Amino acid sequence: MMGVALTIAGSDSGGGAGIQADLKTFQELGVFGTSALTAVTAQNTLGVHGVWPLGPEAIRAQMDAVFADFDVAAAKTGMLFSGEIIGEVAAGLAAAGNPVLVVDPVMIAKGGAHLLREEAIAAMRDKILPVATVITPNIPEAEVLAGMAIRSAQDMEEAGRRLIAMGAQSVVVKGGHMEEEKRACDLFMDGRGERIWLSAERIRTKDTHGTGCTFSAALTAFLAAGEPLEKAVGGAKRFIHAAISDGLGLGGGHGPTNHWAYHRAGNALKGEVLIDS
Ligand SMILES: Nc1ncnc2c1ncn2[C@@H]1O[C@H](COP(=O)(O)OP(=O)(O)OP(=O)(O)O)[C@@H](O)[C@H]1O
Ligand SMILES: Cc1ncc(CO)c(N)n1
Repeated sequence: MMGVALTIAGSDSGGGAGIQADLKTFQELGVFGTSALTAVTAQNTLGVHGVWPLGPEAIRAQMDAVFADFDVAAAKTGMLFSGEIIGEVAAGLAAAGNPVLVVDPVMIAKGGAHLLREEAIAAMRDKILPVATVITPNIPEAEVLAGMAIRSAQDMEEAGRRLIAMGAQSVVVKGGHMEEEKRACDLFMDGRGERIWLSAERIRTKDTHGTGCTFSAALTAFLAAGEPLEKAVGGAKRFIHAAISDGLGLGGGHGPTNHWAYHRAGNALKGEVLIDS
């Protein structure tokens, strides 16, 4: 049967991040995409112009409607904005029996806009992290959640260990923000001691809007299609690497990535993306 994936995230009017990136990625990877919108943003490649969160009731009703009618094989969370929304999303997930869950702990957009309120960080730690099958923080997010500075591969490992100790089943610490490194390296870790480094050439481009959303959506899609987690993280890295490599040149700021590129790149990706355990 067709795999069904659910994204619980914000809308990006610019189409490169948020719900839009998630649904495009689900579609590309052959799973059926459903959504529960948490907030509307007025946004383009230059920045976030406004944020309007939805009421918790509206968010919960979307989740309940999807879970009542579809067999959701994997879900993901993106922009959750407030502690109140996080509480409702956690309750909606629990009511659905806590499905396989990818948590992208979105905090700050590329231009600096806050997509998660300060007051919501504790709720993210206490209510969402413990139900995550895998959490995918970037470096600044991992620093906030793990409560430490990250400047090296060893720091990434220590942050990963702390997030697992806090209740996440597994973690991908994404190294996109380690800009002085020649390669873009992400670390996957789980509670049983598995470690996989995902590494690819760092592309010189400003078109990196929505890379985190797209990576976590690809991971969710591979899981919804039935891939084991260790393979799904490699697939997600190949998907995002293709999407960044084959830029679209849209917009005047940080442009979106190319969600079609993965299928065009085909086998070439096997050599470009190194997966080391
Ligand atoms: N310039 C780049 N070249 C190659 N890969 C990159 C580059 N920038 C980011 N990546 C990869 O993209 C994925 C997303 O990582 P990143 O750390 O950028 O996420 P993010 O900060 O959450 O993204 P965003 O907030 O824009 O959605 C990771 O696999 C990372 O290694
Ligand atoms: C709606 C939304 N979610 C997530 C991000 C993070 O990239 C963004 N810029 N906008």
